[in-house]
Amino acid sequence: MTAQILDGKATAAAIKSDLTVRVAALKEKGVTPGLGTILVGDDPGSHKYVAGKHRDCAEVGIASIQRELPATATQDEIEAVVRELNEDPACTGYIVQLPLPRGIDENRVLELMDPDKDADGLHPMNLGRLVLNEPAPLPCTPNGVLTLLRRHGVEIKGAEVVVVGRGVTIGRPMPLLLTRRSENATVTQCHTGTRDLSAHLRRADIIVAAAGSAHLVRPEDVKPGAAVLDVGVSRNAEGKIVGDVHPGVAEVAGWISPNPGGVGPMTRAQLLVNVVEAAERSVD
Ligand SMILES: Nc1nc(=O)c2c([nH]1)NC[C@@H]1CN(c3ccc(C(=O)N[C@@H](CCC(=O)O)C(=O)O)cc3)C=[N+]21
Repeated sequence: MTAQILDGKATAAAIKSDLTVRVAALKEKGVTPGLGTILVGDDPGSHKYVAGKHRDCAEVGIASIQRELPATATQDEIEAVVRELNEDPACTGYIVQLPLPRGIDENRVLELMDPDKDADGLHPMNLGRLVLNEPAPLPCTPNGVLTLLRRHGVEIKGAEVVVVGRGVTIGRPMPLLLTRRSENATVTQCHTGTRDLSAHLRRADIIVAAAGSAHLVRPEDVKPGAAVLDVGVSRNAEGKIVGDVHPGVAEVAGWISPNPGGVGPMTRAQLLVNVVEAAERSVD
């Protein structure tokens, strides 16, 4: 059996064309959604990701508010820009590109953000709302995983899901989305403290590998026909992106998301969805 591809690029493109229509409808009502980004320092990867996000915005008609600060920026200078975007009516939602330079108190910066402008869906208030089943912008990568599964008809209701990893951006919020009544999945959260990871993986209908550990999930760990989402990234000796899932898994799984080309583009698409939904809430 060769797995069906959970194609993040094509799915993200479909989401962006739907957003283009919604943005045009908002502009008819005099509202132009705007994505703000606060980028501190000169890390080439961060500059590349932020540039990609603003290219995505241009594609669908979302305005860009780009704020860049030098690596020498102080805590106060960064927090001043956060306050400015909180107040800026042209900014519908924004992100502070992580990581921030060493010595900056990241949590203090993030907690200063207006939760209603939190395009990442990772503000403590919004993660709290998720726990309380209250409406809130959803964390982009976990929501991207869900959207990818739904768009390809993978059964989530009642599914045995194993999430590998417990990071703030993916591993920890992923079970919160999957166990909502609208999804009704049963989730096991595995991590570096898990005793027999393979035993958990082998009984999973869906595996979300978000540990950042190269080829952690091997063919022998996967139940034939399972859906496997390769989310975690690490770099090999040559600096090339390597996923958490061994390529041989594609011979056993029923569905697999490529990495790159799977959940990554979905993360970027869900960011745009959060910005457009925030703008739509402002006109309702
Ligand atoms: N506040 C904040 N929010 C973020 O969402 C955030 C962040 N900071 N800091 C950095 C990470 C990284 N990140 C990626 C998103 C998409 C791809 C992506 O689309 N990757 C492509 C490959 C891109 C390539 O080839 O390098 C893919 O998976 O197909 C990668 C990385 C979001 N981040």
